[in-house]
Amino acid sequence: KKKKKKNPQFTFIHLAGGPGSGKGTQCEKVVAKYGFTHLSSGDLLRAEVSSGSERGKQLAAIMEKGELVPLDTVLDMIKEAMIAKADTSKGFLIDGYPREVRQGEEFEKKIGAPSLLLYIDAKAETMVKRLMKRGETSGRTDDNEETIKKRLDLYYKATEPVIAFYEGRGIVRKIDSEGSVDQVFSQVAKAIDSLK
Ligand SMILES: Nc1nc2c(ncn2[C@@H]2O[C@H](COP(=O)(O)OP(=O)(O)OP(=O)(O)O)[C@@H](O)[C@H]2O)c(=O)[nH]1
Ligand SMILES: Nc1ccn([C@@H]2O[C@H](COP(=O)(O)OP(=O)(O)O)[C@@H](O)[C@H]2O)c(=O)n1
Ligand SMILES: [Mg+2]
Repeated sequence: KKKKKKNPQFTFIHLAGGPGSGKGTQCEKVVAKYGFTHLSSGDLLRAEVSSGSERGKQLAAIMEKGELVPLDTVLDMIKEAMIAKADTSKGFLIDGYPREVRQGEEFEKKIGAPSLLLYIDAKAETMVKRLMKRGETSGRTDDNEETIKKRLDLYYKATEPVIAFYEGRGIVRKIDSEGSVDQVFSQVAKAIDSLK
């Protein structure tokens, strides 16, 4: 029996890359040029924390330690945010998810298959430098030296395998994120244009 494709009317683009690699920065530019809807799993979680809910309090503790929030929680939030935008959106930029291979598998089962994974690649040293700088003004409780180190470790352990998983499908485009924001964006735009 042929399996029906889930949500074929939407384009799904994942952005994976280490903490501070510049995913959020690139997403803003993609939204401006292509009109896709940006869903940052980190931003959704931070919004829940700000709401002061009981669930938010549990999330805050996990995020402050640089650990991963349970899969179902994050996926539910992404799904809710998508449903809210489904009438007006053609495509979604999913920033910071999947964080581990199992999250990718669940996304496909419950939402749909991505057409592209943008692998935003920067050196560890670059990411740490950017995050320490961002920490001066971001107010993010996880932009501190100790948590940054944990986030990086977890990225290499859990998230890099996600990239290998999608490489097998031929949908990964590696973006060199060492340059200026505009240099990075020209690579991102090329990858998105190649979809059409
Ligand atoms: N030089 C340079 N700096 C950048 C670039 N992209 C982002 N930055 C800076 O690096 C910091 C982190 O960028 P974000 O876009 O917040 O990174 P992110 O990947 O979303 O990080 P997380 O939210 O921690 O996952 C910001 O302070 C940016 O100003 C880039 O292409 N070049
Ligand atoms: N899919 C996700 C996204 C974020 N998070 C949590 O939220 C924190 C901040 O996520 P983020 O995407 O804004 O930032 P980075 O960790 O990529 O720098 C992470 O360190 C995790 O604790 C998660 O558990 N699962
Ligand atoms: Mg971000």
